[in-house]
Amino acid sequence: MATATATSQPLRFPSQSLSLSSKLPLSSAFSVSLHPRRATSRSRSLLVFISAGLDAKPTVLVAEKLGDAGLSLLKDFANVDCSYNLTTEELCTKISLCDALIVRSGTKVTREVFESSSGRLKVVGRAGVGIDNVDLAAATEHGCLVVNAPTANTVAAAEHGIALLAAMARNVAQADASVKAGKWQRNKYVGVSLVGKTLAVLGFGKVGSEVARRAKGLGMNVIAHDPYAPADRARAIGVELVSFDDAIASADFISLHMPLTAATSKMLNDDTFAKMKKGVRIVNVARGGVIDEDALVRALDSGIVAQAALDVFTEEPPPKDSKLILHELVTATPHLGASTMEAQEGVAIEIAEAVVGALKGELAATAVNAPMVPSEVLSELKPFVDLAEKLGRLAVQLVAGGSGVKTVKVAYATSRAPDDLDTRLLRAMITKGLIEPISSVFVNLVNADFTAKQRGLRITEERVLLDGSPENPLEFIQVQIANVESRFASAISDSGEINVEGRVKDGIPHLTKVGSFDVDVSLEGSIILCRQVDQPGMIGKVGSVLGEENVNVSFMSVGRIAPRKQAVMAIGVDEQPSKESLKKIGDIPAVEEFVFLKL
Ligand SMILES: NC(=O)c1ccc[n+]([C@@H]2O[C@H](COP(=O)([O-])OP(=O)(O)OC[C@H]3O[C@@H](n4cnc5c(N)ncnc54)[C@H](O)[C@@H]3O)[C@@H](O)[C@H]2O)c1
Ligand SMILES: O=C(O)[C@H](O)COP(=O)(O)O
Repeated sequence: MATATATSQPLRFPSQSLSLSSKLPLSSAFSVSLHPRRATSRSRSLLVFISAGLDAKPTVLVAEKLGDAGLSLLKDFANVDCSYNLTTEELCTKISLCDALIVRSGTKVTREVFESSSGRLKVVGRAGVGIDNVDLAAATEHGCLVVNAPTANTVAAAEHGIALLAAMARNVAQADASVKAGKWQRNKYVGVSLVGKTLAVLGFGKVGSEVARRAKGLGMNVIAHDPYAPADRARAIGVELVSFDDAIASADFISLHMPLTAATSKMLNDDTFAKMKKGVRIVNVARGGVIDEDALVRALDSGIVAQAALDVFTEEPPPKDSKLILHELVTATPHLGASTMEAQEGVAIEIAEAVVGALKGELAATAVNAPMVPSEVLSELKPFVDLAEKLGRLAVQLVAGGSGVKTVKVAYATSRAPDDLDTRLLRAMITKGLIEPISSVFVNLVNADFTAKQRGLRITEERVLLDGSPENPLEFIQVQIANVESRFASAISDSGEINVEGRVKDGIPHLTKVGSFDVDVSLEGSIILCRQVDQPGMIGKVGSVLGEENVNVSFMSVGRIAPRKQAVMAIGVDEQPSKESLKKIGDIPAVEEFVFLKL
């Protein structure tokens, strides 16, 4: 069961003045719904997942050149500011006015950028694959979704890899420079053939497998190393997956196609060059950082590596006096792998769609720092997601001032198999409901677990398995806050926790239990909870106080232990009653305690 935990400061709550408190042990009762549910169905957008809700047209900063088709998609939805070649300082200044930022590999999106956005930045779109230029941890901490465009430049990168492979083998770049310098050096630029040679593809993902496919067409013997690639995918294109050591020891050519991560950083170094076949040729269209560039210069000088063709560098652009770039055995291009007209149009559309979708609150299929939730699961869970947030909001508002919330228990009652219910979204929304009413922090699917942990909030989840038809993903959700006092004593269940439960009825979330009392009130507008001695006329008395102030009552429900004993009345209201009206409700002699809760 997933748990968000931490041990630091508990959440603290401001004291509330508008509740009468008493401590009566109350048991569970039956409920009486007095009004049918209003027919209005709030079509809440999925914005809660990602964004804070955008009232005005969002602003998207495009910090590197993007294809026209993508730009026009963005312009249909947002104000678009295309500002290229910004300094870090300029980016940090502009970002506080932007809801989304789109970059390629040339812009470093650092922690400072997220901090400077003061919470406004909701989405970073990386128009390409590699996200090593985006500080993902900082993005997540700031609740900022990062999306990329992982597919549109695959073929372009693979074609560039093959172009470099062939150009290197036949000294195309060096010979071209020589001819242009007025020379005719036919003996100097004798090359090597590709046919029959062994190519080791390191990183057998999208680009790596396209390179392998093309190299097979050139008559090469292709092997690959990728600890995570399925062998059958390799076999399907006639490639054998081998260990890293076997790959580098037997290759005449090595082509690099893995992401830059802590594990792949400087994968090719003095030790690994020493294990390679003498005279090996290396192509890198992945990331410069996967090679120790100083070690590569040494390997070129010693003859272990005969040639290298490089599109990517640790520092881009590389220093003008870089020994590697100036080496006569090196062919270099300025990170051109994705730079074809076709790929750039494709990437621009892919990233624009992802960013617009994310700004609309949809969960992007290419999200890098948020769980992927398939759209069918999402639409099925949507009303429960709404319910989850509202239960969190209600539960936290029931906590008495000065209490510290540390432990929240969530139970999901379902007749579905345990692996058929994805609770990450629900947990995130409960966390949002628990934290947002009492802090200035904005919580979403991206930062929910992080924020809970940072605030010392431990959320444990359990599934209650029910018999019956698994037509609905959930029957009810229960949220309990342990070890706290409540401003509404009746919200404490027999087991001592603040307890609220809810269900979805006809697509609308309902509160169905408070403490040990059954109630039934649709979770729209706000709620007044009242404990009273059950007696005739109570509904009329409370209703007329609210009516005098023109506060519309949407729903009323009474849960009671037994006739004429304690009862809890839940009243849904469209407007917030004044303090005076709430005081008048509290002054009704039969009312023992009440609380006003905002949804
Ligand atoms: N030069 C360019 O313009 C350009 C263009 C596109 C992609 N790229 C870069 O190419 C690389 C691959 O892109 P992709 O779209 O194929 O990504 P991908 O995610 O589809 O493939 C990467 C593969 O690397 C594998 N891998 C991870 N760790 C590894 C390790 N230690 N050893 C071997 N394999 C490992 C993964 O399992 C995965 O299969 C990325 O670094 C990307 O940034 C560069
Ligand atoms: O990771 C990528 O997609 C490539 O390196 C392309 O980056 P670019 O969009 O900056 O050319």
